[in-house]
Amino acid sequence: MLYAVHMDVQIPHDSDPATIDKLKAEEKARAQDLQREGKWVHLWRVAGRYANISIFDVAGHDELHGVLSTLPLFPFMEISVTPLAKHPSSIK
Ligand SMILES: O=C(O)CC1=CCC(=O)O1
Repeated sequence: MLYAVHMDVQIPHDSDPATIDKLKAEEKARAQDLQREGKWVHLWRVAGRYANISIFDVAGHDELHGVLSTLPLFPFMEISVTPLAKHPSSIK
């Protein structure tokens, strides 16, 4: 199943910079592993914001929740999920 996911990242200003840098590096590695596995099929920056819009291709809601809730930056994210269905006019 395909899902559009909007992630807004909000890191508290008083966070330890070294801890946040480590979490960002771990987030990047996890995101790239999921892209190589074909589960995170698009990852786009929202221009002008510390946010992304992504497309995930996973088995269903439970797998998506498992993936999102174990992202290293999950505690600092506001996430919204939109399940996607085929559009009747799409040629793909
Ligand atoms: O920077 C972001 O939008 C948060 C994030 C998701 C995957 C990644 O590497 O960073």
